[in-house]
Amino acid sequence: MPFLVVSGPSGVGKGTLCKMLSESHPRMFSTTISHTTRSARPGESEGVDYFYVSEDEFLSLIEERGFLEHAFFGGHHYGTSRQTIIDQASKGSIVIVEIEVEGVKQMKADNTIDARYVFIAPPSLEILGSRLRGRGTENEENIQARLAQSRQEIAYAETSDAYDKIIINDDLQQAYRELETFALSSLASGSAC
Ligand SMILES: Nc1nc2c(ncn2[C@@H]2O[C@H](COP(=O)(O)OP(=O)(O)O)[C@@H](O)[C@H]2O)c(=O)[nH]1
Ligand SMILES: Nc1ncnc2c1ncn2[C@@H]1O[C@H](COP(=O)(O)OP(=O)(O)O)[C@@H](O)[C@H]1O
Repeated sequence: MPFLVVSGPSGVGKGTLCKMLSESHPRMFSTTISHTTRSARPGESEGVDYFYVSEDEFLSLIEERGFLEHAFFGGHHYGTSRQTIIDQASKGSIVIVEIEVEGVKQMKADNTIDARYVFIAPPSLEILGSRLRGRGTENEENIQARLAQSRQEIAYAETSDAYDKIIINDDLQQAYRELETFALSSLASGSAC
C-alpha cells in the first residue's frame, strides 16, 4: 500500500492542502487519523481530527507496538496507529500521513514502507507566524515554540535528501496544484480517482 507522507512546520498549511487532495480525489486518497495526548481544540472532534487519549493509553499503545510511528511534539505525544492505516486503506488506495519530522525519519528507516515524502515550506518564518496567529488555535508561548521547531524542520528539509519534493505554500492554489501533480504522477498509476 503506498503512502503520501506530508510534513512541514506547524501552521504551514499541511492540513489545508491534504484536505483539498482527499476531497478532490475521495476514492484515491484517504488521510490517517492520528492519536494524540493533546486536548481537542474548539471545532475539533474525536475520531475526525484525532483520537484523543491519555498519556497512559498512549504509552500502552507504544508497548503493544500499535504505532507505525510516533513522536513527542510541543509537549504532547502524536502517533499513527497501525489500525488507522488499515481503516483508511479500505477507503482510498493511497494513504496520506501528515506528520512531523521525527515520524518521517522513523518511516524512512523502515524499508518495507512504500512512500513518497513531501515537505511543505512557508514563504518565510514571518508569514508562518502570521498564519499560526491567524488560525487562532495557539497561545503566543506555543507559537514561539512552534516557530523555533520550524527552523530545525526547514534546515533538515534543506540539508537532507529525506524529501522527494519540497513545495513552498505561498499561493494556496499554486501549492495545491504542485502537490496534486506530484502525488498523481508519483503514486497514482492504476488507482481509481
Ligand atoms: N510523528 C507524528 N506527528 C504527527 C502526528 N499527527 C500529527 N503530527 C504532527 O504534530 C504536529 C502538531 O500537530 P497539531 O497539534 O495538530 O498542530 P498543527 O499541525 O499546528 O495543527 C504537526 O507537525 C503534525 O503534523 C502523528 O501521528 N505522528
Ligand atoms: N497559502 C496560504 N495562504 C494563506 N493562508 C494559508 C495558506 N495555507 C494555509 N493557510 C492558513 O494557515 C493556517 C494554518 O494552516 P493549517 O492547514 O492548519 O496548517 P498545518 O496543518 O500545517 O498546521 C490556516 O488558518 C489556513 O487557513
